[in-house]
Amino acid sequence: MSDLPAGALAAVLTAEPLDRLLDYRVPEGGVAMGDFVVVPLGPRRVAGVVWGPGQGGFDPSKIRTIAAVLDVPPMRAELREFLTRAADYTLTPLSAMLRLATRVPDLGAPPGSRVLLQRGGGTPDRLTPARARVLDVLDEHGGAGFPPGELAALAGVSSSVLKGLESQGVLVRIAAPRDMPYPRLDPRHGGHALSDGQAQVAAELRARVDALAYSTTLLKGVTGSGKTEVYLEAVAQALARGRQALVLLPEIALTGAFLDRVEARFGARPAEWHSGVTGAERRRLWHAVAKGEAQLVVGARSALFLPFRDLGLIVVDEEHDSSYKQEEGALYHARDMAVLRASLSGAAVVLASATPSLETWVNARAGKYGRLDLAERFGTALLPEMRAIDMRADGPAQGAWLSPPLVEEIRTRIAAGEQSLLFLNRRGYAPLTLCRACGHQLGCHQCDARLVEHRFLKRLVCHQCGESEPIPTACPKCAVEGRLAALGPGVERVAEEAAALFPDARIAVLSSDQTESARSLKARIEQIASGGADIVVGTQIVAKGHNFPLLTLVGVVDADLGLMGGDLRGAERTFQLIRQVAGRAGRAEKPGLALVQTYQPQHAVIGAILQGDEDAFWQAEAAAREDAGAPPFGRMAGIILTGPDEARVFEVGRRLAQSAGALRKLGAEVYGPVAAPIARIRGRFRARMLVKGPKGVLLQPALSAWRAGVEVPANVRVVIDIDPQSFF
Ligand SMILES: Nc1ncnc2c1ncn2[C@@H]1O[C@H](COP(=O)(O)OP(=O)(O)OP(=O)(O)O)[C@@H](O)[C@H]1O
Ligand SMILES: [Zn+2]
Repeated sequence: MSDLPAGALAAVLTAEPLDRLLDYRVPEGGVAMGDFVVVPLGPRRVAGVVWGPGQGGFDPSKIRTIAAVLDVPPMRAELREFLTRAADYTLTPLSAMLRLATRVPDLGAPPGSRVLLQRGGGTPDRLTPARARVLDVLDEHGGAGFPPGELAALAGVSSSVLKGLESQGVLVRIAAPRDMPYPRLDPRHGGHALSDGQAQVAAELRARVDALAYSTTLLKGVTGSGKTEVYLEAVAQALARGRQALVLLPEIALTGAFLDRVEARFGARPAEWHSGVTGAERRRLWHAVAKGEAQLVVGARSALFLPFRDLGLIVVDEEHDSSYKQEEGALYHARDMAVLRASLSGAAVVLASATPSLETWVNARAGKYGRLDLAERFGTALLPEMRAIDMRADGPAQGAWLSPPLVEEIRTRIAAGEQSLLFLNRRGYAPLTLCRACGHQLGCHQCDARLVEHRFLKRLVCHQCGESEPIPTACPKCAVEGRLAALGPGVERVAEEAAALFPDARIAVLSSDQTESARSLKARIEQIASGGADIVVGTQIVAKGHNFPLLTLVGVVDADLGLMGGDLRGAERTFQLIRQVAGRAGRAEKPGLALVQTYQPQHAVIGAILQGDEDAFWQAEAAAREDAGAPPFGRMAGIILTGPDEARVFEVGRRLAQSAGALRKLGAEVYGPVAAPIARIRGRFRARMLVKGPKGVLLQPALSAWRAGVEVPANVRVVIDIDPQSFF
């Protein structure tokens, strides 16, 4: 079917950073809306999508012709509408949205077979660093084959390294069919017998999927209540109706265990989409999703931009998780975009969490979202008992971080062969290195940030830019030797203290250091789950939905950490994090205990965490936000100005502040510019502004007119962050 006949003008959207559509002449055979095409652009040929009839207004003789129409399913109207609305909402150029929707290599290449390199039986005669990197890449992707170019790029080696390995049989060449079909998932395959409570909630969810219409439901269930078990029933219903389903997970390290569960439930593994998946796999998935052959996709937030043919259900698991907000490039929140996408494709959304975001809780209270509750843990497991340890009375000696009552409980667990988890949301060994001679604090050269000691790496690391340096023995300022002191605890230091207290215990540190691959992290988590450690020390990564059956004790090392500072979401985040991490304890037969170390046991948030009166906490938090006109009761946009020249950055900010009349007329308030809490990153100065508007007002058009109306020099960047989650 062609909407535009040969010779007509078509407006084509490309992923080039142009911020407008380009007109092209339609070739022989015509084109349809949404067709993927190749068009000439300057000296290059780029891919694009037919977005509408051409706008004209150019010299007709200069208009070039569409070079080719690709043999892939056209982008459906629903996805085009989604990209347009998402771009408008987040104030992101449409071209950047198209880039999110087409992150696949060889989009238009025909199926057929192609050459891949795979691990062969041979061993290399010499293991050079380059060769080792090639083997690492293969290992990390669990035996997947790679096109030679992609393998060379991922390992950072030349093609001659690959040839060398091939000649020794370490790599072998295979001809692999492109785009193998996915195995069928059978909605009637496995499935546990559900408890009465679970069965009731599952039936409700199935009914919502069956309505074949948009709805959003909060699935609120205490940790270990079987939320996953229950929403898989909703997935089964979508599959039974012949519709596709998407499950978003907040963390790649969680996908392995989840895929196993899907396989047990549906008899086959679903399609997997995240940054750890190879280009060839992404291409296979993209095409299968577009043709409707991939029934279920499990993935990271960017899976929302896949070309589903008939999307019937989106599950956002651990919907409160802050990683759903993309903080670079297109600044979108996957939870909100899931709701938008579902509303356009007539799909049901399930937002699953034990500790929902305040936004979702308020939407459920207002009746905008449905709400279903699972109030009990599955089977005989009980929720852990929670107690505070008052560090003013029962704290440890100077220089130690684990209080005597907590240490005693750990001792009991080790004797009983059970696991303990110590939670501290701080990576590395010590957050601050100070010279005792001159008082100098070691900081990053290019950021306004302290260097964090990482003792395993034997380096000082900047958590802003990732730069690191060896730990010096003398102070870089006063040159006095041997007086540098590590102050404060990170997970490595807590692990060191635990090792000194329990020299025979097996201790594991779990922290999201960028140096570790998702695959090796996943392997370590599995090892811990099967009993490979007595004490686990971890950052917030341990709070995310893991299942450690032997774990019966959780110690929160510093519950006060997130309550300092004026972060809008400090209370909410602390509540979610500590309740989640406590929820790792006692998930099997033995009861769990969570001990919360705090210097302010009377603090309202700590009280709410311990009592577990969640609705009371959300009521109070909602009331406080409402009083402050803060989201979700008011609208907010963060403006981040950055540049190498501090004066210019602030000058742009001041000009924006002066020309904010139209925004103010809408009832919005404009604050700043002020230096950002982290005033410099990678050598760029940072200033922030904040726009706060009343709830009913759509700020975006006014915001984009405002930004367009102020001239910005080339070395200053202005980023608008709608509904900001972070304020650094
Ligand atoms: N009906 C059931 N039959 C058998 N096992 C079940 C059932 N429901 C839950 N379980 C088991 O109980 C454990 C917890 O269930 P699940 O992971 O679904 O809970 P959850 O609410 O998603 O947990 P969390 O929020 O802590 O991630 C799992 O090991 C799961 O297999
Ligand atoms: Zn830095």
